[in-house]
Amino acid sequence: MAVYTDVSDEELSAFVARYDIGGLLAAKGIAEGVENSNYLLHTEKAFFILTLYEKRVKEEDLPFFIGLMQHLAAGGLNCPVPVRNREGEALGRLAGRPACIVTFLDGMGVRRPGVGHCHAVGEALARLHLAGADFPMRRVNALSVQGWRPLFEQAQDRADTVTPGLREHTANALAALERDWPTGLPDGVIHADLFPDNVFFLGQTLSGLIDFYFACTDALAYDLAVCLNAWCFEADGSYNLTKGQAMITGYERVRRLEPREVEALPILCRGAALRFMLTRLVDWLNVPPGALVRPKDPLEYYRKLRFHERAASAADYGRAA
Ligand SMILES: Nc1ncnc2c1ncn2[C@@H]1O[C@H](COP(=O)(O)OP(=O)(O)OP(=O)(O)O)[C@@H](O)[C@H]1O
Ligand SMILES: N[C@@H](CCO)C(=O)O
Repeated sequence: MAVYTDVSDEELSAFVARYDIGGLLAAKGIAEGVENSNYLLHTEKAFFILTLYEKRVKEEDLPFFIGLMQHLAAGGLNCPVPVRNREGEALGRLAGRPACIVTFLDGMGVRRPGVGHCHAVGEALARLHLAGADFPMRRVNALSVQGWRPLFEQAQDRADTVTPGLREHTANALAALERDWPTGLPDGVIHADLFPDNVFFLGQTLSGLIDFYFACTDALAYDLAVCLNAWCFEADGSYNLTKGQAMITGYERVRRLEPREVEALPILCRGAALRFMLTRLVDWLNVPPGALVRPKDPLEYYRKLRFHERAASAADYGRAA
């Protein structure tokens, strides 16, 4: 479960007292998530989420993430809003870790996304891209093509213990992506991890987006490729063309893809699959003894990668010509 840093009730109350959000009535650790420690706070005024940033989030990136949530929320996107304390600061320190209180969003991630959910996610992703267009800060995507080889090098020696042939297949896929990765596509703020656990719904209505801690500046269509990977495959590994079509149509209702983005879609999907396969593989091979967090399956993304390797054009993802 994702509460790595334990905070005493006294420390929590003292921290909350620095904000104008009412006194703390109750707090509990949240089991979901793997990156940071999250607490649900119930104060006299409302519910809030307190996040303590753990090792994988670099402290120097926090002003980007916090500024971005503030910017997107001001632009009308339903995302957590960092709350400022009485000194006007949104970023504080608690139990030795950087910490931030954000507003609580109603809704929940869906376990089995349907076609309607995919359409709504496509629309919301494009709205995020438009709302982020005038965000002045930039952050390099450390997990784009230049970041994949270092991950592969950490995993290659033991890759075949996960499944035979994984090392060679991945080496070839990586070399091809490094050679052919598109440059010069329209770029801007991307979420980069808009998986079903990071999109809240109330019924069929999308109620908010969370977890901006991979957000960065990169090709906008790459973000769509991440979402096609994360939302449009079935449990049996098959790609659901109807869901893909719904997602792309939803996106294009808000932001039309340029022809060069449409053309790049298959390679962007391939890259996105490799990115999640590699981070999962490194985690899978390095589970700390006694860990309570179950690593995610890298082979799910290996199978997706192989689907993308057979795709010839955006039509294979449901984009009408
Ligand atoms: N603003 C919010 N409003 C309501 N619930 C939230 C909010 N932020 C986080 N949560 C809850 O906390 C859980 C964990 O949050 P999050 O996904 O950001 O964790 P993480 O460990 O940073 O990320 P990851 O998904 O990468 O493991 C979510 O699944 C959700 O239940
Ligand atoms: N969404 C990532 C986990 C990091 O948030 C994955 O499924 O591999």
